[in-house]
Amino acid sequence: MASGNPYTLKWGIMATGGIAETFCKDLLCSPAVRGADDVRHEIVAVASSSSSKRAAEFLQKINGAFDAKTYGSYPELVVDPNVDIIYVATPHSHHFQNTMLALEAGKHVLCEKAFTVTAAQAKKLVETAKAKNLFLMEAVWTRYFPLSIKVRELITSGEIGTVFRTIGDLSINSNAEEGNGLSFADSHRMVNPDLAGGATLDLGVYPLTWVFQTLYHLQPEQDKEAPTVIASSNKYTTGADENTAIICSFPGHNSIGIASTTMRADTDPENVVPAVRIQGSKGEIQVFAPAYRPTKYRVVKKNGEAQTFDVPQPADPARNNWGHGMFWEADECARCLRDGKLESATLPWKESIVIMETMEEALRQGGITYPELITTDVYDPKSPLNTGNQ
Ligand SMILES: NC(=O)C1=CN([C@@H]2O[C@H](COP(=O)(O)OP(=O)(O)OC[C@H]3O[C@@H](n4cnc5c(N)ncnc54)[C@H](OP(=O)(O)O)[C@@H]3O)[C@@H](O)[C@H]2O)C=CC1
Ligand SMILES: O=C1OC[C@@H](O)[C@H](O)[C@H]1O
Repeated sequence: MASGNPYTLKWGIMATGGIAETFCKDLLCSPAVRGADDVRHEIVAVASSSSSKRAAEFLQKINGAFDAKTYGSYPELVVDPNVDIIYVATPHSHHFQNTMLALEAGKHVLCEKAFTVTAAQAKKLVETAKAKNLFLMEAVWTRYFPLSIKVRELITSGEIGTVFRTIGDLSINSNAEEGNGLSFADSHRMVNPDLAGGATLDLGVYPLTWVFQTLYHLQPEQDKEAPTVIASSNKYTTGADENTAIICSFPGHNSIGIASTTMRADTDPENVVPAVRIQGSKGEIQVFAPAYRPTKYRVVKKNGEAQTFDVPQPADPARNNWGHGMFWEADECARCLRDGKLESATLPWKESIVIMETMEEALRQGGITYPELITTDVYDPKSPLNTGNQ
């Protein structure tokens, strides 16, 4: 029970793009709106690799934290003594170097998904955090939703019996209006190999999250097994994957996970077909699209009896009824740090690494490759990924 003196976490925001804006708007929501009276968040610094002016403009965009420090570079941010934790909100290509920059400066880190570009990079981040006694978490925000917690509890309780198969999809129809291309410019992070673009790392991590949190995460520690992987991809003209299907087999548990993602179609344009089906011996749990931010699930018993549950994200009336759902992962960071934990039990380091190994194997089988600059696991504070020249 909170002592009435909430634990305060001071955030430094690295990058000022789309997700940084969404995350900060969530941080500015009152924790009371979501029943969190034991933690609170402050945005104390923001850095843009472009300029401190852009960082200042970002504060106007989020309409808050106006007394936060604003920096024109990431290296300045990570040495700010008032910052407890860095939120890394750059493209996947930058996550390894940017997270290392923060860890080496002694800062805790919440790094956006996908964690890294390679499993070796993820392992290096974990080794560094462990050696420096620092908190590190991959920002797979969906895991921290009350909906996801409830689904995991239902499985653990035996509500649908033994789970033998999870099928998940996150697909977003991004076809261009004209021609055969996608709607993204070739330089855009979604399709640019220099920014680790492609469906798997950006979108595929979500169906894989549902495969792992239902077929891997809930197993007793000593029984957890990395899956065998079969995958196939279609390449976009840039060389990034536009369409990927991954089969994860867990032979020790007689279960299979199927994760799919494409930029050529929607999971379901009508949103009536579940994005995720978790199928057990006594029935199934259906989670509705989008797989990254579901607000509805359905429990269907073997005899056909079914119940649907809506779990909307709490909105803060004082913040124009904003409430996206990234506050749950931020609260987890605060509670872990308050309680002296270096990793989250909801997404342990080992699991982030196994998921990266799975995605890396899928990309290998799909013939997808990325440049050395963004796949190296050698930290370089002078990398253009850290100095802002890439
Ligand atoms: N959890 C979720 O729901 C979502 C997560 N994401 C994840 O967040 C990360 C960022 O995505 P998003 O915010 O949409 O991306 P944006 O392109 O909107 O922002 C990325 C920011 O990174 C910085 N950056 C530094 N170097 C580069 C570079 N060479 N090219 C492009 N940007 C650069 C820029 O900020 P600056 O100039 O200020 O340094 C830029 O604004 C990705 O890893 C993505 O997977 C994205 C969307 C949703
Ligand atoms: O994490 C994400 O969720 C929503 C998608 O639109 C976005 O590209 C992806 O990064």
